[in-house]
Amino acid sequence: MKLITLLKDINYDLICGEINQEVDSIIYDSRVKTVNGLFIAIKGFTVDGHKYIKAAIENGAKTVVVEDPVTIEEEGITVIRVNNTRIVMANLATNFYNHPSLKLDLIGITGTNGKTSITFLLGQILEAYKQKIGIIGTIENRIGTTILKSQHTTPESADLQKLLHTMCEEEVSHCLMEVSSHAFELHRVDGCDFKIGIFTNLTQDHLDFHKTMDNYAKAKAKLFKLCQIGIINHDSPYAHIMKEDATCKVMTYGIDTPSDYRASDIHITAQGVTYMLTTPEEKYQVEVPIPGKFTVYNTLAVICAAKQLGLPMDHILHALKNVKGVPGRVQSFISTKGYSVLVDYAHTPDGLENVLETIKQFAKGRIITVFGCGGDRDNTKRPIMGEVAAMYSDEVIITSDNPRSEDPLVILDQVEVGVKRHVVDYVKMEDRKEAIMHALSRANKDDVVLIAGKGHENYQILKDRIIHFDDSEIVRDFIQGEQ
Ligand SMILES: CC(=O)N[C@H]1[C@@H](OP(=O)(O)OP(=O)(O)OC[C@H]2O[C@@H](n3ccc(=O)[nH]c3=O)[C@H](O)[C@@H]2O)O[C@H](CO)[C@@H](O)[C@@H]1O[C@H](C)C(=O)N[C@@H](C)C(=O)N[C@H](CCC(=O)O)C(=O)O
Ligand SMILES: Nc1ncnc2c1ncn2[C@@H]1O[C@H](COP(=O)(O)OP(=O)(O)OP(=O)(O)O)[C@@H](O)[C@H]1O
Ligand SMILES: N[C@H](CCC[C@H](N)C(=O)O)C(=O)O
Ligand SMILES: [Mg+2]
Repeated sequence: MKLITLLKDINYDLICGEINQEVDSIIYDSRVKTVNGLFIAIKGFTVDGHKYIKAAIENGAKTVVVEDPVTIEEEGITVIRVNNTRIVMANLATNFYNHPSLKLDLIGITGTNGKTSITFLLGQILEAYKQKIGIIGTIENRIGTTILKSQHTTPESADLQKLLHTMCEEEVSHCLMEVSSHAFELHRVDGCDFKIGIFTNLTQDHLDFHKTMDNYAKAKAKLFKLCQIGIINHDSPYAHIMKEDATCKVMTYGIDTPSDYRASDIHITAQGVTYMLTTPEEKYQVEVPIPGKFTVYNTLAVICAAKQLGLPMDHILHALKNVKGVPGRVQSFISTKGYSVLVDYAHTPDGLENVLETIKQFAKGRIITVFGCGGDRDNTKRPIMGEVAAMYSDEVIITSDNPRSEDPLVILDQVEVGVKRHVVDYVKMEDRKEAIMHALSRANKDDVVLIAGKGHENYQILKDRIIHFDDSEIVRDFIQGEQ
């Protein structure tokens, strides 16, 4: 595509070079090789992309988009200057791939917890209705049955537009995308037209990045300026912020607050949930084979979205009755000794409290919780999670999550501060495998062992390396060894 076509509707200064330059790819990382690439220099949190312009040119870039003045020695390079390269990257990528989000139904899900769960649940309902779906999220990116590795929950705009474009080429009808608060703040989804936007909830996380809950909420509220129909959890204390500047049609769901889609007569067992759904049209009985009060919230949002997408209610309810659980979300294992194990991705105070509250409702024996907190993430959530674990458990094993660049023992100590606020048996074991095995070896008949924080993850991020690590695998091996 010609550079001049790409720059349509974008404010820029041409610093030097040819505006009719051919562009064959849009990149933001100098290490990617191209032939006629357009390299965008982004000022990051760790390094400044402007430092890598020379490397990008050596790797084939012919056009460079910058924010700062730069000196380019190489011949034949076009330099474009703009105010904000992150915003312009999204605009250029949307132009380059010809607005792919307009060619399929894009459903964006935002909120602290429940995004991945909703993409999987809605995906299964659409697939049962013979639709070809795409998923963009934490566990994986998926086009029909083809699974692609996911680096982030929401990809950078250049990667996102490319992925949406491929989905259009592959005739995907609906793309279900998790939209993180980082994505809104860092302009990853600028240029996306969402048919539906869903807000799940907002509780403490990512304060290292957003600083205040108000900023965090406002980041997520941007979704309701980018979508046609907004589906909002009315029970959330942040619902009003989502609705405040919404430019879309707003629909609501909830349990405690009057809403368009409201659940009552809720029954929760170890096997799943049932409830009565009241919609503006009618009442329905809903049955879902996944436990937890959050399953009620997630399925209210899913039913409302599926209905707005034109699916018949009898299909939606039938499909929900037969849904498979989401990998690493309340994933259950039963030992022949009579205790059960849940592997779950709860990694926020609210997520942990929800899953423990659910366990409390059906556990006949003791509750043993193994968990830790990720490094290089909001450290104020650590003692709060410690307190929640201690409050609901009979025994707590504090261990490592993904320590990343931090000292794992320091993280364990920060969690311990909260655990100590309640009288509970606890130990600290840095090695997560040892911690899991310790917990399982202490479990007796009717006990429930919760292993929280890493869910589907099959790796552990240490200071200097990433190792293979899979909570479920360790549990499966241990239980088999007992037979
Ligand atoms: C805070 C954040 O999101 N940071 C992301 C951001 O980093 P950054 O902008 O600071 O980039 P940087 O590393 O300083 O580099 C600046 C620029 O120089 C470029 N560069 C760098 C080196 C080089 O040799 N050549 C080169 O061109 C980089 O490609 C980049 O364009 O852009 C990078 C490139 O895409 C990301 O890898 C990085 O994610 C970091 C690793 C991260 O951990 N992000 C997490 C917090 C995140 O985004 N999480 C949310 C999910 C949260 C949730 O689900 O709850 C997500 O959506 O995944
Ligand atoms: N609606 C919900 N409300 C509160 N907790 C939930 C909800 N749905 C799921 N959870 C809990 O939170 C954990 C994470 O769920 P899920 O992976 O769906 O969230 P997410 O929003 O995708 O998280 P991430 O920010 O990491 O992408 C689950 O393992 C479960 O314990
Ligand atoms: N999307 C979340 C996932 C956290 C998962 C947990 N295992 C960790 O590594 O902290 C984040 O990036 O903060
Ligand atoms: Mg997710």
